[in-house]
Amino acid sequence: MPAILGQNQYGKSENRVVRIVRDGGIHRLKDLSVSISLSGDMAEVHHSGSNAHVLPTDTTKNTVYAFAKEYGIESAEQFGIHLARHFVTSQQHIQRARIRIEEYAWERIQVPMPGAGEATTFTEATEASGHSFVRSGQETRVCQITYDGARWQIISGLEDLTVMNSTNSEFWGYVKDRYTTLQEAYDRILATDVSARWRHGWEFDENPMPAWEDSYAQAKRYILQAFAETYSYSLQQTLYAMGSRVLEGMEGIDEIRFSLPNKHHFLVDLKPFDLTNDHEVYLAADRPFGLIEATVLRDGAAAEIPVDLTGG
Ligand SMILES: O=c1[nH]c(=O)c2[nH]c(=O)[nH]c2[nH]1
Repeated sequence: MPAILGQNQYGKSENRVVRIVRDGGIHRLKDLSVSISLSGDMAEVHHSGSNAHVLPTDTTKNTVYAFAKEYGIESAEQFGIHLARHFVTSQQHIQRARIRIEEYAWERIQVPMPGAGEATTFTEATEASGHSFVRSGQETRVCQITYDGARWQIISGLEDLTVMNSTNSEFWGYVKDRYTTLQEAYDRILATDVSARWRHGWEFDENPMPAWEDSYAQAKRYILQAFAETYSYSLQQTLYAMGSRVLEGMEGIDEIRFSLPNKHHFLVDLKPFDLTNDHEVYLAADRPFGLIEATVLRDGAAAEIPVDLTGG
């Protein structure tokens, strides 16, 4: 029986590009890792080794750096859109491009004002350096742009946004079988590293280009607010509250998926030391961890974000 070539894609992964915009002494920077996956009419290279349809992965890497210069990087989404459109429209044999981007955040270092003399106290006036930065960011921002020449799929998201509620979390009333030992909790710590992806559902139109930076900041704000404001009886309930808050507040988003590790915090038994522990001392366990995952959808929307957030 002859073998048949299945799904295939190729490209250059994790192209690290830093783009500086120099406005006199004030610099702005974007720091991205860009991964490119192309697919299309690629049977021949697999069957015979003919590279006639293959744009080298090395060229896709070069394109990232050339586009950073030519177009700049206003936002990860916009940069990904430029790249995806370029590969699909300029290459006859490439029918689909998927661009995944991770963005690393930097903030300006605060320095003493020039001429203000030696800074002697922390309250002394400071200003931000125009060209000195410290890596920042509570999370890693991500996006994925897919284009097949007709349809755009634009997914934004974040990884590792670590949050904790030190109260307002309970977990009780669950199924108990002969293996259950978990004690019901009426006041526990709820902590997780939020990974989320949200899909922009509108027909993409570049004129005007959506305000990607504002959209990201708003989605993150809703996620954090819902986490803080939900009195939680389970991490599942908190997940749904976070997702529905984003969908209610942002009409351009049709679907959001979360992957939430339950970062367990166990009250330590201090009785052997003749000490009480009134929800004061916890052991933060790193594994095993519960893993709570779900998609929240606008009514009528299709579920397109892969179950495994990094898959698809
Ligand atoms: O929020 C929780 N959801 C669960 O499904 C679960 N299971 C468990 O052991 N602890 C928790 N906590």
